[in-house]
Amino acid sequence: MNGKQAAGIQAVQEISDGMVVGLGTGTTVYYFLEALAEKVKLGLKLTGVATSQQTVELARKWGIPMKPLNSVQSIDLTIDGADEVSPDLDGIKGGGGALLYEKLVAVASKKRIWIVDARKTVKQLGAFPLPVEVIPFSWKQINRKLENRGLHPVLRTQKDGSPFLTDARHYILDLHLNTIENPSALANELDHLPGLVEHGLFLGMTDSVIIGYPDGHIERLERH
Ligand SMILES: O=C(CO)[C@H](O)[C@H](O)COP(=O)(O)O
Repeated sequence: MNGKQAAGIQAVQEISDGMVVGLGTGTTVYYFLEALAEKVKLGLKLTGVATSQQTVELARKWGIPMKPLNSVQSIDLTIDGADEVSPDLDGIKGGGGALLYEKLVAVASKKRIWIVDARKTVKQLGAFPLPVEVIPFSWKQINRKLENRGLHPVLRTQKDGSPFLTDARHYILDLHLNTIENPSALANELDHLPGLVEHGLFLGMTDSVIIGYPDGHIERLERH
């Protein structure tokens, strides 16, 4: 057992028959999907909405029924991971590159829960590089603007040095900030940069966080 596994397994308790469930992305969500698939085998009925191709493939392999976001009216509950979580339950997401679809699924969800291991909880956001998803056509222009703003962008690349491509075929610039003094001001600024499709600041976008510890126990934080 590790913290990610403890959180992932715990989150399955939240799923009941007939729900439309947003399925996040990443190594913590992997454990959630694995445990969810066991329940599906035992007869649990649900419709999953995946946030990435990686999750589509896992869900298919494990027999979790799925529909695309456009084929559901709304999502009852989304279970997703996070890269950093602050005490007021704001977060950075997108370490796995799925931030755009994760945000679209999050805003379509009536309830959202993040599952993280204890290392993801921080006093202040920003030590984890903040991903921003950009249009390849103008990525150098955007990169220059972000550099000029002192936001230290670095193009995310694959092992062979070519740019990492998101499921929507965009690039990612990771902003190396160390700390983010004012997350909502930064989010607002990034929201208004043409060609910057989405950023990994998820502010006020989860209702609860399940934190898993290496000894298998969990802690739960709620937005009040
Ligand atoms: O935002 C994400 C992917 O875009 C993930 O939720 C985040 O990176 C956490 O991943 P992991 O559970 O593997 O640590």
